[in-house]
Amino acid sequence: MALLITLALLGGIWLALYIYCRIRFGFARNIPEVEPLRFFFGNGLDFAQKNSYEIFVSINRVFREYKRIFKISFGPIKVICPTHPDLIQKVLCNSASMDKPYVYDFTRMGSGLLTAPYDTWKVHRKLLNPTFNTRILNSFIPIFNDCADKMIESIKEHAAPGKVLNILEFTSPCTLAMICRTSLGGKVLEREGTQKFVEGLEIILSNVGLRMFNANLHPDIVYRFTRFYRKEMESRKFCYAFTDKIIVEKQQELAEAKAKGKQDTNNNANDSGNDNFEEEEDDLLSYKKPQIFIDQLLTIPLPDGKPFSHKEISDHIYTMIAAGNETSATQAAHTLMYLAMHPEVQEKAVKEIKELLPTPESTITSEVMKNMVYMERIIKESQRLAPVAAVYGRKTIADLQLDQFTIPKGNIFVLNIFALHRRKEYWGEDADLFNPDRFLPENSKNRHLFAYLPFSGGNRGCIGNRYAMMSMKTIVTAILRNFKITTDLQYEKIEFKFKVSMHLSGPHRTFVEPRNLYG
Ligand code: HEM
Repeated sequence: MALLITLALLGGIWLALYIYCRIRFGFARNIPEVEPLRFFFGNGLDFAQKNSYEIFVSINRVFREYKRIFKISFGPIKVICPTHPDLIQKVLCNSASMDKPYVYDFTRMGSGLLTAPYDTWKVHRKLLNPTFNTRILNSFIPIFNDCADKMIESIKEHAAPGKVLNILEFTSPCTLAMICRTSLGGKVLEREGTQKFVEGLEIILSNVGLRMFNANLHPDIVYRFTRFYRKEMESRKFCYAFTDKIIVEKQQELAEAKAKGKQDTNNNANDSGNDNFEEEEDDLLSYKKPQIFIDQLLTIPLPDGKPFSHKEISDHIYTMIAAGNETSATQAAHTLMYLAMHPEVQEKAVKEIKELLPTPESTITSEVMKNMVYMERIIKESQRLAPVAAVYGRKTIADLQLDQFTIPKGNIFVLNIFALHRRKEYWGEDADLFNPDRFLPENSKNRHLFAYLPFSGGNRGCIGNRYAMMSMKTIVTAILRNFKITTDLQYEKIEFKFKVSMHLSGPHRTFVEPRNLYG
């Protein structure tokens, strides 16, 4: 009897849920649906219980099939997937779809730009846009060069004839140093506890990624009872203590500087720790010292005149580290891998490097950075074929019209950039081939602007896109200047998988051999 009552109850709940979802997602009834659709689970089972490589393959298969828009059903919940650049443009540019789906909350970076709810984001983004202006970015170039030099030293220490290096293991510490030094100050990675801080960041990011791509771990009530949660929280505790100390010290420095009546806090009030570089007095496009992000966060007033709160500052710092580190390191490693597979492109890049940096003493300046046009095309092509931010999402906060469908408030869009970047309609029959000259101005001019979105697009696109391009140019240039790189990976057999960003299934197997560029 008890069993019958339980079954009847469960059946009733299921029926109520089913009816609710039929009404709630009625707007999507005529949007094409991924087949096969399984009873109760929809397409969910096709994505659940799979490893990250299989999920990658499944997602790309369905995104290639539909030319404009389709829907995926996770149980009774429908997720909308626009595939045509016209519709993607509408999603990315309309304020009705400027919010982020719940999975972004797994990062716990509250008011950081990546995850902030629309109303907060709008205010903060406007205030933070100037912190990525050309002058400020140029002020980071000496830091980028210094970090790349240290990376080269490390590669030299580990390299040996015939030895395989995973080049990502070298680009990763380099971008982390870049992002930490430009956001927290030059001495941040010399502090006590640095090693644990770096390991903690890695654990946090990897667990967030694991949770995002594993629907079983989405409900808080499930995740909280896993070992991943415990490890993540331990790491967060340590990392926040590490950065909280820096924030408080910076606040104190600023208060002291103010008390002493120093007004020019941006340039002088505190020791950025990066001040051992030669001043570029005559370079009008550069500040004398790197304009460290935290110094700016402390001095920018909100519209009500108050400063950012401690929590907001922390969220913004972690957002920059999370959004800027792994992405740039992995994309630089993908670029190096493509160069290792295409020796003729590598030699052409080296020729450009030699022209722009004609002596062993030449260093990258803002002028050199601007003139690295071939290097830029190479990086862009690597971002097309292997975009690290391969899939991202949006949520509607008001109705949005896509073709004949009105998508109401509260619905989720998933955009698959990997699939978009390989569509033959926009990239030609050779879309799967590596060819940096696709990005020559004459070859790009008729291309749909929203067919290429490695940094997303619209107002909520990547704030660090130019920063990333500069840091990746510096890294790839430093490596090619010092080494000839090859690989035993085969282009046709490269496989990708999702972590937080899109990774190779295996290591970036690279052989390096000293290059005598100036001999
Ligand atoms: C190759 C490197 C990078 C790639 C491919 C990349 C890509 C992206 C993409 C696709 C988005 C939009 C994500 C979404 O809508 O869900 C984004 C947002 C963002 N990125 Fe990047 N990014 C890179 C490097 C950086 C760097 C170096 C920084 C900071 C220094 C940065 C900071 C941010 C921030 C703060 C956002 C959120 C922007 C907002 O919502 O207003 N990114 N990035």
